[in-house]
Amino acid sequence: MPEMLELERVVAGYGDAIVLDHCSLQLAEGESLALLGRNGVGKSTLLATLMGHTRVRGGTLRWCGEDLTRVPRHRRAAAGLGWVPQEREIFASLTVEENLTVAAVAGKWDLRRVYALFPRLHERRGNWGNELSGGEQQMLAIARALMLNPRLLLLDEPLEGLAPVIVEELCAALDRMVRQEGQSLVLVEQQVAQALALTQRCAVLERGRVVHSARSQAQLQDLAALDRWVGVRLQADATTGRLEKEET
Ligand SMILES: Nc1ncnc2c1ncn2[C@@H]1O[C@H](COP(=O)(O)OP(=O)(O)OP(=O)(O)O)[C@@H](O)[C@H]1O
Repeated sequence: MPEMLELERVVAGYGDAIVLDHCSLQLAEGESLALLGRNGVGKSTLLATLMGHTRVRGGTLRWCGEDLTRVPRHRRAAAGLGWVPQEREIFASLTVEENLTVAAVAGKWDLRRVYALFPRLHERRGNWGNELSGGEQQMLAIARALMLNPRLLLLDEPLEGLAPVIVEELCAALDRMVRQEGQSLVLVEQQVAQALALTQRCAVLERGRVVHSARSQAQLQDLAALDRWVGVRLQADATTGRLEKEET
């Protein structure tokens, strides 16, 4: 069976600037992958490349065995790629429910299922988009992407700027989405402990290419290597045992 997603020595960037530099990566259906790395190494650019928003100059991108570069940008969502960029971009003048249904595609993910995943959105279903908190907007952006029934969901820093209690709620939903519902996922996230806890595998990007990959659980056991690869020091909280960023 071919991999669902396969990048082979992909070179891509913006105009003349090269950001992804011989980047190789594979993902099978049902897998979840955390894409880690320091600032500016090309994580968001990799997602943007999958959605056709960069200039691909070399290498091969295959999606379900087909050459992805031949799929026009406007057809990538229909081809099964769902993208939640950092900006979220929900419709402020539509209600939560209208946001969810305006472009929905029939499939496993429907209103009932996304409301079960995000009960808070069900409570707020009659509110306008611009009446939501940052965390609720992020939940809505993810739920709306799910309503397009993507085979693969691409999330770009979904936890950024959210209060710890909301991060916890969102992570619980993402965990259910991945483990119970089997949603395939690529997660770009600076909150490394959460990203590893949510995924099966991780890949570290450095200067536009994958330089390390591992099982996420195994990576969580090797915090020294994690610090070397992504420059994040984690330590277990004395009371809860939970991994937190070490303050320096
Ligand atoms: N739309 C764009 N046009 C031109 N250059 C861009 C664009 N987006 C990103 N870049 C450049 O590409 C490089 C990689 O950026 P990218 O956002 O992919 O990194 P990242 O690993 O996601 O970093 P961060 O964690 O800081 O978001 C950076 O040098 C950035 O300035």
